[in-house]
Amino acid sequence: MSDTKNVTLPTIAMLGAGSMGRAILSGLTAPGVTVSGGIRVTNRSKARAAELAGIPGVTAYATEHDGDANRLAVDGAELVIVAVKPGMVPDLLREIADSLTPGAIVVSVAAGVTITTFESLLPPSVVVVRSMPNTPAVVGKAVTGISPGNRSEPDDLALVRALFETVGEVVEVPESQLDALSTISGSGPAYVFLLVEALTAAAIEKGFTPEQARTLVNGTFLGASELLVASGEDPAELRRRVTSPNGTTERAIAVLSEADLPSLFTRATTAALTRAQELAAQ
Ligand SMILES: NC(=O)C1=CN([C@@H]2O[C@H](COP(=O)(O)OP(=O)(O)OC[C@H]3O[C@@H](n4cnc5c(N)ncnc54)[C@H](O)[C@@H]3O)[C@@H](O)[C@H]2O)C=CC1
Ligand SMILES: O=C(O)[C@@H]1CCC=N1
Repeated sequence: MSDTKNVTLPTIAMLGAGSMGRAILSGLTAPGVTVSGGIRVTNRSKARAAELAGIPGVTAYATEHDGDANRLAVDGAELVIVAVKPGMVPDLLREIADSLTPGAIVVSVAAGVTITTFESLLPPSVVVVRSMPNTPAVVGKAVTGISPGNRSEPDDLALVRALFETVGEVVEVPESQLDALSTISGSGPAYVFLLVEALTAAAIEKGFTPEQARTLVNGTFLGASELLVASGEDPAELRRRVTSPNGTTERAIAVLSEADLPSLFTRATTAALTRAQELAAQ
């Protein structure tokens, strides 16, 4: 959890403050986390920059207001987090390349964009690390994959691990596995929310008010997740304990099994992987 950490990080520049950038920012501004040289954040709009500038320890710049915003933010920063859309990454890297501090670590969160692309557009004096976080970072429950670049040393990777541990758990994988990891944990919260939406709709169809449906469904997802993690048991065994022989759950599971969920998730994650490969080729 973010609020149990006592960690000190060097000066950080966060380029892009959308869903993911702000989720990471919530960990960096949590109690127990000290960012010694402060956090510089850039995004496109002035309105959001004004909002971000209200967070203690954050200096915010809007690119629509100041064409030098990204260059100013990275100047002197030791950790530079690239959190813009994948298609914007090459132009952004060309823009900041000459302003980066030698020895800085550039941390990508962009889906699909390879370490080779980063390293080819940046000076050899900077280090690249690729990552794939997820939005539960907002509540300190992210799972983040990190992969070393060709020039990163163990200390660099340890610093990036500490950065992402401010928002949850970290798993190190070779870059060859990072797109696959993204199809599971990067996109995964969306799969869970889709299931929540569907079960909520079913609850409302059964006559519950939207508020009752939210309590029933959100509570069930939270309770089941906590039971899964706290017990350490196999989910199939936990499912079996809900499914009384010849009972009600058995009928529901029989219907859900008609959809062949394992094959559906294999197809879904393969589609996400194909998209990551398309983004890498752009
Ligand atoms: N949303 C998610 O769950 C996850 C997203 N990612 C990655 O994070 C990155 C950002 O995604 P989201 O936050 O979802 O997108 P988003 O569209 O919410 O945010 C993009 C941000 O970039 C800013 N921006 C655009 N051009 C800029 C520029 N030239 N300089 C500085 N800032 C600029 C925008 O103002 C906005 O704040 C993507 O590369 C995505 O692949 C990775 C893991 C999970
Ligand atoms: O959908 C996307 O492309 C990003 C990467 C993983 C989650 N969101």
